[in-house]
Amino acid sequence: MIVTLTANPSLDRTVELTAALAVGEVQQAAAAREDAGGKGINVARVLAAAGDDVLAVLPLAEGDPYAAAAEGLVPLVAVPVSGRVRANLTITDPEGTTTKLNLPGATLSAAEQEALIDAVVAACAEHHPSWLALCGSLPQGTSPSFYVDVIRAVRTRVDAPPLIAVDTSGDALTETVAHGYPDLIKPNELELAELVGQTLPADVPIEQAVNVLARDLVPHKVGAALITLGGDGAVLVRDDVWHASIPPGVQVRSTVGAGDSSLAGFLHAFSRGGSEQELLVSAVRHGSATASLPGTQLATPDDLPGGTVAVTHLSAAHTSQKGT
Ligand SMILES: Nc1ncnc2c1ncn2[C@@H]1O[C@H](COP(=O)(O)OP(=O)(O)OP(=O)(O)O)[C@@H](O)[C@H]1O
Ligand SMILES: O=P(O)(O)OC[C@@]1(O)O[C@H](CO)[C@@H](O)[C@@H]1O
Repeated sequence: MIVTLTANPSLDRTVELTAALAVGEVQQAAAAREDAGGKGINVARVLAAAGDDVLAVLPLAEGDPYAAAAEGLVPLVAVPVSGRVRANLTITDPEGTTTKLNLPGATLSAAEQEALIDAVVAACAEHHPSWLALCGSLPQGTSPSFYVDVIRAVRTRVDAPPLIAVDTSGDALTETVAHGYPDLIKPNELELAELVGQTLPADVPIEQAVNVLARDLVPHKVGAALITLGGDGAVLVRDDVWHASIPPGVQVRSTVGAGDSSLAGFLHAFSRGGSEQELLVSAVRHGSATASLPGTQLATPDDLPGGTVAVTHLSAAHTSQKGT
């Protein structure tokens, strides 16, 4: 079992254009779709499609249209709140360019935040998941240390607490890494650079650049880092550091949910006892599969690309730069 928390879910509206977005112009759209989104829901959906047991916790007001969109997707624990789920807008074009407009989302009161934490603790105490994934931005009204509060509550109130993965950004990621010691983080290269407060070295390949930036994080502040690099694949920094390229022939349609699918791919392979290389390859194959699908349509096993994923060993993570 894997439990996810989506603190700030979103009804994802996607508009598909037949030409590149022309800012300030009127354009005809080819198609539109609506998906019940939010990072933790997406992670749970990919895992469920891959055959894993999942439970997705989220705040949800009575009568919110999101409930109908999410019905039957994955088992949910909906914590009653007063604010409505936001709608995020995605615009895609035939070149595979994805433009995304994300709203701040509902405001959660202190009591609603407590109820959300209690629901996560209860889900972990009842189902003994191997992983808890805390996913996405935080709703308005929460402190940037909200995920730290969730982690502390789970680690102190649950017997044999799960491993904890965190996929967020900005201050929420900074706080979580400073005070929460997550077992796994999943930043992209820009989120990683912001987290460590450095720019990416420009004179080396991107996988080497993120390897350099991640060295001070693993294992001192986080157990492992899965750093996704869009079309450049992903890097896993754990006992060793590995880079995996994307498989050949992937036609990008919408990258929304690609990073969530990467995290799900990692967790799926982990729950089957995969090696570090297998965790990373599974992450990249699931991410690339979702990138090839429209809107927030998420990878199922049938969508996984068939081509070989090239994996390169970059270094041993724990030797880091000590003494240099
Ligand atoms: N252009 C692309 N071509 C092929 N695969 C891609 C492309 N972009 C993303 N992917 C796949 O999706 C994974 C995650 O992508 P990315 O690094 O963009 O995640 P992200 O920034 O967390 O995105 P999001 O939060 O929108 O899901 C990549 O590691 C890769 O497997
Ligand atoms: O504002 P957040 O929580 O960072 O991101 C929200 C979101 O962009 O994440 C998912 C894709 O990863 C989408 O379903 C959703 O719209």
